Amino acid sequence: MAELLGVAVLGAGHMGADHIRRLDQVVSGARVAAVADPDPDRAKAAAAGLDGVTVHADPLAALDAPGVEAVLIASPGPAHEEPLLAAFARGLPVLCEKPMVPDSAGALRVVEAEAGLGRRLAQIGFMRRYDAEYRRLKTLLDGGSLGRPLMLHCTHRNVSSPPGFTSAMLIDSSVSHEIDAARWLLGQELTAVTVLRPKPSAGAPEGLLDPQLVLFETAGGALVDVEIFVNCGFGYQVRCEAVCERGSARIGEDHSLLVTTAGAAREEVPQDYLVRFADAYDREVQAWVDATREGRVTGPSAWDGYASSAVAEAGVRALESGGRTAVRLAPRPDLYAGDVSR
Ligand SMILES: NC(=O)c1ccc[n+]([C@@H]2O[C@H](COP(=O)([O-])OP(=O)(O)OC[C@H]3O[C@@H](n4cnc5c(N)ncnc54)[C@H](O)[C@@H]3O)[C@@H](O)[C@H]2O)c1
Ligand SMILES: O[C@H]1[C@H](O)[C@@H](O)[C@H](O)[C@@H](O)[C@H]1O
Repeated sequence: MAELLGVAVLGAGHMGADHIRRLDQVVSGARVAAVADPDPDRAKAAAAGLDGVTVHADPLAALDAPGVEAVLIASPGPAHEEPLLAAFARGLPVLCEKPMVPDSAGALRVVEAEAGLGRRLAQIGFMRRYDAEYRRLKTLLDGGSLGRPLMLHCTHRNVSSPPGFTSAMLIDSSVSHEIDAARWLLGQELTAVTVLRPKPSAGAPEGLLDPQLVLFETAGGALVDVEIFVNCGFGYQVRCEAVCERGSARIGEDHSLLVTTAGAAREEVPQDYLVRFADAYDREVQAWVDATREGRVTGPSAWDGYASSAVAEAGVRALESGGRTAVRLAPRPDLYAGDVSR
């Protein structure tokens, strides 16, 4: 391995460009070796000023570019399966943005391909596991002092949704984070989903079912409710309260400066995830680079990516049918034994 891990970044949009900046300026031990985006202007703009980087329209060509030892996938979710399988075929470690593959059949193909190798190569970009507040909540729940968790109440609000965002994406893109966080915090699979929705907000694009209230049941008998509202207009808010047998714990409300003056208090609300989760992304990518340089793979696995997609898919069916929908998971390969209780 070279002194600095050579990374190919696929997709140079919002997340890809931010990860390129992070690899170049924030994390240690890595460099951007190749950038691929079918939009040549985006690829060139994201690679501008970087030394020794090649620019590609074809993402697979970037995997074979000089100096590439690992891959960071930040293209849209439906485009993830092909480069994941191609990276596995080349033995390249991958950090893949969520959702790993939005349709569960494709996600299962990724799991089976990795299981067939007999070793992990993929880390999935569920960055909340690297957020300081989520980690404190996880440590508290695992410690058991509050007793068994009974419910998680979650709020997930975006200022606005990007063009092309669909009603299904509220669940399979946005709520995928809560699905993973709930599985991780509780150490249980999610077994059924029900989705309720009020009359859509006047602030939502025509036809978008926004907001939604998504209710999950878990294998251990807990409940998880998620308010997802992607055109709230006022801020990026991600909150989670765990209600346990002997107490409750809440995160997501203490991020900025509270200014009190002239008889009123004012607190800034972050406007997007790149601000709210900046530290989490930095820790996520640093952990990936460190582990990769040591020949290890840590963090959310392809199984976590598959489980999230399967649960989200049941959620989309529940949204469409208005009924309670059971989650069906394929048998978990031995490679991922213990994944949900980590
Ligand atoms: N972890 C998070 O909090 C977080 C936040 C935002 C987005 N994401 C995820 O990151 C990914 C990208 O989202 P985004 O907001 O940056 O989208 P975006 O639309 O801003 O950028 C996507 C880029 O990928 C390019 N692209 C399209 N097809 C491609 C392909 N086959 N190969 C390579 N590039 C391709 C597009 O031209 C575009 O430049 C998605 O999976 C999304 O869910 C994660
Ligand atoms: O792709 C983004 C991203 O995952 C954000 O973290 C989430 O808040 C948004 O709702 C979603 O659209």
